[in-house]
Amino acid sequence: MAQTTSDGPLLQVRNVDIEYRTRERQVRATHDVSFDVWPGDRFILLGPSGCGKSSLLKAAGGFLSPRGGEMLLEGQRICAPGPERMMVFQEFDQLPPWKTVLENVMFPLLASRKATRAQARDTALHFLDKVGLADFADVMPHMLSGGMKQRVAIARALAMKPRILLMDEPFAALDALTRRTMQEELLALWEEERFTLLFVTHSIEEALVVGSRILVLSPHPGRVRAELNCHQYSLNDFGSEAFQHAARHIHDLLFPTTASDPRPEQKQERAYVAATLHSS
Ligand SMILES: Nc1ncnc2c1ncn2[C@@H]1O[C@H](COP(=O)(O)OP(=O)(O)OP(=O)(O)O)[C@@H](O)[C@H]1O
Repeated sequence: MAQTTSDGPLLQVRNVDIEYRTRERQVRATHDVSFDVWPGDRFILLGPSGCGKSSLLKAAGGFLSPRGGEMLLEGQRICAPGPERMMVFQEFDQLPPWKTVLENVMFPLLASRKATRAQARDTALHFLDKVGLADFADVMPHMLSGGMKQRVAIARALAMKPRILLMDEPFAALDALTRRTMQEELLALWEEERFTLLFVTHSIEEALVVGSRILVLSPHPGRVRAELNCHQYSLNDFGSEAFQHAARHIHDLLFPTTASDPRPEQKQERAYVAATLHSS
């Protein structure tokens, strides 16, 4: 998998403000967000709906420009999308339906001229094998389940050997069992390939299992509440005392309860976070 050339952070996010402006209104999605992603990190952006997680990911992908602050990949300012930053989305329709599974995985390799047709085919088959879909290479996407489509999207992204893999709630639309399996598979792939991952979720449990580090964001507009290490937890730790304790700690970070916190809007905020956070 891709190696970095420097000893510093791979991705540096510095004081990032993201705003959306329409004719009618201006929405501030994030405020003064800073964090570093190091090579091999499984870095999680965690927070309630609307706190700007997807916006941060899109900015890292180069799909939107921060209003303030900057994002640097290996010291270079991110200002456009690039093949070294591959994205996997939540939606199952991210695969062009007129291409076979194999053609879907080959496509970015060919479009970016990273590989000849023969090389692209070999690489695509290699990564389809890694995600357990070697037998489905010639199948059209509409014949796959949601989980299988997400596996193809992951294979397609990893085949590009990106500097960083950007995942926006990739398992949120899957049923609970498939979601668990996909988390397991992603971790197994990471063990083999050691890619760098920036992963968005609003599930505390998913953050603890998938991540090695978690950035906890406040509700809208997203600000950094905390950054935590969580590399010690795996899928086997679900239900353990330490896991529950960590989950509770994050929960409390997301909506702190203090005696001097009686304002109605803060109560509303807590109810909102509670409603959105565990809806996965
Ligand atoms: N294209 C857009 N135009 C205007 N406002 C937007 C746009 N995209 C996002 N927003 C607003 O920016 C804020 C952050 O949105 P974003 O999708 O980044 O949050 P999120 O934390 O990823 O939410 P979710 O978990 O629901 O996907 C929200 O208030 C949202 O309404």
